[in-house]
Amino acid sequence: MVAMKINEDLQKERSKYNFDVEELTNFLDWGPQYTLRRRNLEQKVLNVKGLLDDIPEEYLSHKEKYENAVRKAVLYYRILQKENHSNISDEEKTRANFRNMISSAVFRDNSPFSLHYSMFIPTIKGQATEEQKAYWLKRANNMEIIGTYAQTELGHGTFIRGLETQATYDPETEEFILYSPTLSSYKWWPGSLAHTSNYCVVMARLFIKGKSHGIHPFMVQLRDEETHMPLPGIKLGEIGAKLGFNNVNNGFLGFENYRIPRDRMLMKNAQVLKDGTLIAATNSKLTYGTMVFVRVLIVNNMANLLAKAVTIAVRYSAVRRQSQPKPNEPEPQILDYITQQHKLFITIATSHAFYINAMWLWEIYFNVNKDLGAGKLENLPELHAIACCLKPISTSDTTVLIERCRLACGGHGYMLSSNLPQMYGLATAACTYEGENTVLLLQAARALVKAWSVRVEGKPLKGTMAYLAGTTAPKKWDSSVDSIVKIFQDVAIRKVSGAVETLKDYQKSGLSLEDAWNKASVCLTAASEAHGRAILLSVYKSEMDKRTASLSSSLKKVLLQLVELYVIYWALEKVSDLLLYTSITEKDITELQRRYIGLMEKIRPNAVGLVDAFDFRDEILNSALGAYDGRAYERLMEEAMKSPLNVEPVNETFHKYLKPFMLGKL
Ligand SMILES: CCCCCCCC(=O)SCCNC(=O)CCNC(=O)[C@H](O)C(C)(C)COP(=O)(O)OP(=O)(O)OC[C@H]1O[C@@H](n2cnc3c(N)ncnc32)[C@H](O)[C@@H]1OP(=O)(O)O
Ligand SMILES: Cc1cc2nc3c(=O)[nH]c(=O)nc-3n(C[C@H](O)[C@H](O)[C@H](O)COP(=O)(O)OP(=O)(O)OC[C@H]3O[C@@H](n4cnc5c(N)ncnc54)[C@H](O)[C@@H]3O)c2cc1C
Repeated sequence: MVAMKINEDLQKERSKYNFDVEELTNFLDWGPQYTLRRRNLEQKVLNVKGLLDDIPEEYLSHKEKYENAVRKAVLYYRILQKENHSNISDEEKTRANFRNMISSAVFRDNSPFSLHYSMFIPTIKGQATEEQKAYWLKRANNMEIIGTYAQTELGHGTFIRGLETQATYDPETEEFILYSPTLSSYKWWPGSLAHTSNYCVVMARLFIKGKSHGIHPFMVQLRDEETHMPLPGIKLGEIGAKLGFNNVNNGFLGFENYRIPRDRMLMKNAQVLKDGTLIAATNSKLTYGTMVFVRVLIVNNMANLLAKAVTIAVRYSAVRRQSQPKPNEPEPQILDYITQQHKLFITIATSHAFYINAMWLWEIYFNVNKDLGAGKLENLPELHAIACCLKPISTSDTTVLIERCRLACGGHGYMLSSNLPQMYGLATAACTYEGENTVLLLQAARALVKAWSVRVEGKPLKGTMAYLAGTTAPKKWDSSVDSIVKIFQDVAIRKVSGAVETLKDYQKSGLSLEDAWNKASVCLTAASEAHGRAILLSVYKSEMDKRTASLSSSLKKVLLQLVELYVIYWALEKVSDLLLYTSITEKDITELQRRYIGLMEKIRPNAVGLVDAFDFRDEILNSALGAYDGRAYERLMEEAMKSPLNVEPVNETFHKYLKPFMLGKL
């Protein structure tokens, strides 16, 4: 362990802040009680021996990586499991865990149990009857069983209605027969499936008396509880090495007429009676509930990933010195280059914007879920539409910004010991899983097109769509933050109206709705993105106005600078839209650019403070470049010395290949 001597540049940075870092940490945690709770948990978990790696994961073989990850996961989840038994509500528990990133200390990649918590347990909660819950939830919470969520197949991920796995009801034996009719029907991708889980929720097509009744969830035992051998009729394996997620044990699964009892169908929403009578769900999309839950959580996960990446990049940029713009002066900290600030400060602001939006979205999710419990479905489509915008935007922005943080660290950002490449792997995976981003934007577009027809009928629009009732006339440019936020709504109105017009034009030219939809789909996804950006900006601004009211004036000032930076950054990014739909002039744009630079200058003295306030322990950052003490070079060297190639001064390949080759004998 490197001695705790703080790099001088970082020390200087920490004497410059003009706000209280702890106050910001409490704000981000949603209250000091959650900061305390999170820190206590971190302390408890990270003190457990054997949880952190001596040899970096990257030097292990594929098989060793998995085995090491399971060893650590067992230690880690045993402690978390105790925490989950604590006496707080599910809502409180989720909020308390929003900034819990301890698993990043344990796994640079991800955990082989992640699906158990993120999808298996939530599916039981959302899809099982009370009786089923009493049995399965207890077993899952105690981790007497380990489960996953198997939906995607080799042939279909996006198109759930196209899934081929069959669950045929046999009234004679009161069982379902699971069957994989084709290679493409094999489940493919579920995390933990290959060697970790012994149970699994399988999404399969229900057949009763030869008739298909759509996709339903089934609780399926995969492996013997004693020996862990796959049960007869179950074909299981791992899908192989990936860009990231290599600890996650993603697997494949096929069924050869595998029988399960009737009560293994999760029957909260639809039921199959003993005689084979089907009582259908009030809405077939209730089966998709777990996906909505995870999409909501992803926005928060992206805020956390960004916070981690930018902590590393800002601290490193404060200690790294490069070039000599002024002769006879020392090389500046790279953080003083405006281009570097342009890469990093927007990342800090984006993380804040995503935290705020994630909390707001969580409230909506929680309320809609309560409504669903009372049989009220009317707000579900809006929740689905919001999640279908915010999940894609947050994951794609995070992917871009993490890559930017990595590039901001120059060559050292390319090192796995920086942890930035692995974080990129995690972010880009989220662009695909839980609904591929383009596909989700197209789902949101369906809701927007519908909302537009409500407007055309002169009926009122509700909630996040209410602004779509506004005028389509070109807008007068006004550069106040509130006006720019409003202008993003105006841009969205124009993009939605334009996409609807395009769709109609194609239909009028004789195309079917489906063909017209396909032709208009680039405009449609752009409309959804504009709608999502309008939500992100307006929620960030309005929630910050509300939530900063009780903060000290110094912190409030810093946070509102970040809001302004975020708003102006996006105005400049989308300047072509502003030129199309508002009266903005070249002079206005130049003024915006100057204001943006001015804001970065104001934020610069607080940059290190802003990332310190994310309050990540070094173990959680898990990066040679980003530690609190700023001793990046010492840590890089320390990490390099862990390379297995550094164990011996001469590698055997010299004698085997190099020497004979150089002597001309090979
Ligand atoms: C650490 C974390 C690790 C996480 C690991 C990741 C785990 C996973 O990836 S699990 C697998 C996730 N898979 C997916 O997300 C698949 C994505 N695909 C889908 O969600 C759907 O099939 C989808 C929405 C694209 C299309 O579904 P489909 O049944 O064809 O619906 P479609 O015909 O387009 O729409 C029907 C209606 O249902 C509505 N609808 C669709 N989904 C939902 C939903 N979830 N809730 C409410 N309404 C919905 C639509 O809005 C539409 O309404 P309307 O007709 O009024 O416009
Ligand atoms: C790391 C990772 C973990 C995963 N974990 C799980 C898991 O635990 N459980 C599970 O069940 N699944 C899991 N998945 C699978 C994941 O949910 C699917 O990969 C995802 O839903 C996308 O589906 P797909 O792979 O079929 O892509 P496809 O749908 O084949 O997409 C390929 C391309 O086609 C386009 N496309 C598809 N349909 C349309 C359309 N209608 N209109 C326009 N364009 C379209 C897409 O935009 C994309 O560009 C995981 C995936 C990854 C990468």
